Amino acid sequence: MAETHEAPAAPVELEITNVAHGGVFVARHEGRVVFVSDTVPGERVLVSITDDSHTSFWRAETLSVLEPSAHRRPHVWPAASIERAPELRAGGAEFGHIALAHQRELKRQVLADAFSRMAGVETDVTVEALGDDEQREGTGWRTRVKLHVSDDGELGPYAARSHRVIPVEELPLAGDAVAEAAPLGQRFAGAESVDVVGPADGSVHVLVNDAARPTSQRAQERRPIVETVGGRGFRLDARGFWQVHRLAASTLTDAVQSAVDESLFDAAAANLDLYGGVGLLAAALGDRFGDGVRMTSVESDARATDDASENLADWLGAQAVTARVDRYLQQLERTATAGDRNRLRAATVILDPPRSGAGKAVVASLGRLAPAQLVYVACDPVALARDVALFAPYGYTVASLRAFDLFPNTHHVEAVALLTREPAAR
Ligand SMILES: C[S@@+](CC[C@H](N)C(=O)[O-])C[C@H]1O[C@@H](n2cnc3c(N)ncnc32)[C@H](O)[C@@H]1O
Repeated sequence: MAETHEAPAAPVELEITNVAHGGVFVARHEGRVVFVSDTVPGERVLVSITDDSHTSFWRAETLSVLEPSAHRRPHVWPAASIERAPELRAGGAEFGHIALAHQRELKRQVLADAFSRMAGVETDVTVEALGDDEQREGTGWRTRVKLHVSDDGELGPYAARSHRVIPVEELPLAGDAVAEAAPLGQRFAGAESVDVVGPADGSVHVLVNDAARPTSQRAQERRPIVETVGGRGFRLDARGFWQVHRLAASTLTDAVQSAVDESLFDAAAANLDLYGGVGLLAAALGDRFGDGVRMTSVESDARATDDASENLADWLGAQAVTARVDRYLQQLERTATAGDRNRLRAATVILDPPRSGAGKAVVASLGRLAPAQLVYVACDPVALARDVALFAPYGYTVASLRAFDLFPNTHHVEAVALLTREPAAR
């Protein structure tokens, strides 16, 4: 282990060897791991150590590039560029200085490495680009942007890994309507944040979140909007969850529909859409297998469940339940009759948890209920790999895995995995 000593105050030269999870890159200084932002593997950079509070690693910011990678390009967002002092760089586009194809390669490496290290699964997955993102250099895809307000009322994104507001002149990752409506340059004294939402129905909503009003009160205000996927409308609240990339909802709908193993699908089983939001992925199942499909969408946000009930009204066998997934499954385990248990064993379960993943308790409940197949939609590859490892003792293995570049110019990547039970465990 590296000796514990304080970081040098002067800039240090480092060789970047690898990409790490979380949008940073790996170097070593006198044997200690240093996580460095705004660089590319293969580069030699001059950095400033910004955090030496951990014994096993430090954090650093790139000050200048001494030997650039062939994959480096001018940042798509000047406000986030290395030309600016590190504390003035806008956050939210931490891969924007890297050629898009190489961003996808780095995301593939993070995913493959997490699967190998955490789940013992080797994968040849590739990260698929969406629509015309390549031609647009990964800009213009955000249908939603949250901007923050500083103490003196200035509006902007946070700087990377900080709550410092950075006023900016443009939002290149935002779609045209969102970028035009964003009230950049205006002051919002007394506000906490501003959401700019541009749904597929063509409307644009600028929602000012008052710092004095608690989030719970804001949650009472409804601002209904409509998103459309393949001609089907989904009602939701403007502040509620919806996939961010303009093509994400249709991409995930297709991916879930094609991931499901038809030979394991039973329309009459107790199929589940866990972390269901307003019912997008339950609808994907309904559209593929018909309106007789029985399924329950489980979601903790009551407003979203109300909308899901409405959005899933076409499917006679569909219902939406407001509950925390861990509690819902524990309750199922306690109360299920023998017939319910058989219908759960025959079920197809979609899971689309938040970034932290499903976690131990949810995986354990599902493992004991033993559904026929699980389609796991993940926005964090490391949480997915951890959960794949947790499913293994219950006999589940990865039958297919795809990954999508749903967040170009950021480090985020979305994955869709099909988990099925080994024949011996069925
Ligand atoms: C990644 S989103 C997926 C939503 C939906 N599947 C979609 O694609 O639109 C995760 C959803 O899980 C909900 N959620 C977060 N934690 C939850 C929990 N413990 N139990 C139930 N729902 C939860 C959030 O409110 C959010 O709607």
